[in-house]
Amino acid sequence: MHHVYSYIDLTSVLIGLIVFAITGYWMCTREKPGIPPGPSFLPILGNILDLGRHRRQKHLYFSELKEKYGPVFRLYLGSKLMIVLNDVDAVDEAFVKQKDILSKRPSELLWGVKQSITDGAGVIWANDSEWRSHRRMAIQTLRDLGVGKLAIEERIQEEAEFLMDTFKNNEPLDIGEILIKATTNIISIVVFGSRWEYNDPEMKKIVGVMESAFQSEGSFSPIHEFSALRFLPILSKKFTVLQKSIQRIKEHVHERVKGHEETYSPEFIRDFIDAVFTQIGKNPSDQGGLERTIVDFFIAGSDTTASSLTWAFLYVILNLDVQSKCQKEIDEIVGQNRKIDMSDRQKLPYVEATLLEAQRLGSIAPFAVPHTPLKDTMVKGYLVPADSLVFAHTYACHRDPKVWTEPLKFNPDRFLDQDGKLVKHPASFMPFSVGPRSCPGDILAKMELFLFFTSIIQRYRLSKVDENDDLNTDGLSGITMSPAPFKLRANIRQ
Ligand code: HEM
Repeated sequence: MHHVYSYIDLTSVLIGLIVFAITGYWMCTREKPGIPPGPSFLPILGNILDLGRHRRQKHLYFSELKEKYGPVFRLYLGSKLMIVLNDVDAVDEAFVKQKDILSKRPSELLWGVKQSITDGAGVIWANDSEWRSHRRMAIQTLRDLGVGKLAIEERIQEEAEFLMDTFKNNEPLDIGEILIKATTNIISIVVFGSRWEYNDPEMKKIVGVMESAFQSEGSFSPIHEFSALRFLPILSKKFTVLQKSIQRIKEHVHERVKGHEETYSPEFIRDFIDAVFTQIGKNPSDQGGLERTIVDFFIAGSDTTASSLTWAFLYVILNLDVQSKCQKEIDEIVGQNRKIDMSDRQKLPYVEATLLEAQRLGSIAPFAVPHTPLKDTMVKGYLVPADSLVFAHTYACHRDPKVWTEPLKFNPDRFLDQDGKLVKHPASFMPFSVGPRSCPGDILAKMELFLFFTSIIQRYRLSKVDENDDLNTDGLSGITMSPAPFKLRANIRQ
């Protein structure tokens, strides 16, 4: 008898385990009806392994998924639902038409982000009234300060000179490495009123943080779902170094704001900090908001602009005819000796079209920054539940064959009419994203792209280091997407 009971017990335990496993699997893989289609996924892990496998090629992986599943698809980061919008209609329906529902950031859903904003957020990761007031302060102050006007323009022209001072005629040059220093300096000039020498240790530290942060997986990192991963030796060192470096930037910003408090004079506004003091008073009650907004400017404004320029230089060494046409246009309108300024921009449509085309193919923010809906909603007939992460796949929008003829071809002419005048670009061109969360630094960024690009090609003819170099334009995606590192030669034009 005793033996029979043990047998039954064992059978019940086994059956129990199987039922438990099947129920567990079913619960994990069960999806609400109406969710967009997407690839199969594992319980608990979701698509983390797929994302990991395509770590720096996510834009290509997502494009494959778009081919298979259409303009809206889903993935899982562990148990978190991620919805990817792949064409202009989907992005517009979500971020513009439903802006009241879809302008929120999923800061609470991403462990790493939650950690970094425990003492309040700036603009990028803020929500509700905190976001509104910091964003308003940022935009208003950039405007008051003269972004888009002469003062900043002159500083960018000066920075272009410092940048070109590092060029050695005809020597191989890592242009990306110099550009990030130049664009970091522009943010520093805007917010602190001063720049760093390119070999200043403080600058090296800040640039180092930018580079490692932007090559990281950002919102796709498994750490947001499994925070214990940070204790893995391989990740913990990286994580601690990054945390410490960001802390160092925060402290630096704090010191600079304190310094400004002592020297501020309402008659002489030197920079963003002074302009904010004028707007909301010295010692503003939301001092933390000002400091974190400055940190956000460094994070959002330096690598993005440098990567966009790096793509433009890569494309003009791969398309020497385009470079020649830009130089011809500059020679005719400005000549080789006068400094180019913003008033020349309208008169240089081919140059402008070249920069637009580099932004289109470069797609430096391939997935923009995630949004989350305030409540369950629908996009293109699919359910987008509250608590999902929503991405605008700008890389796919920029290569959509329904919008762009021969989308993979670098062809500035697509932005020009028969008379060589700029045409209004299709809505599917969205390097700065769309809707209330779109980039508030776009005017500054466009000034930098124009002035750095034109100043350099006005003076230098750029080319591959070796004619046979097979330079790759696939791109490496992290938070932003940059070309694989490459060198070029800069020869002074005769
Ligand atoms: C070519 C350079 C740049 C590109 C391509 C770019 C692109 C973007 C994109 C795609 C977003 C996300 C929008 C969304 O969530 O839908 C964004 C947000 C942001 N950008 Fe830029 N950006 C650039 C330069 C700058 C500069 C120079 C600044 C600073 C002065 C800046 C400040 C910001 C801030 C603060 C946000 C967060 C906005 C918010 O959450 O309300 N960006 N940018």
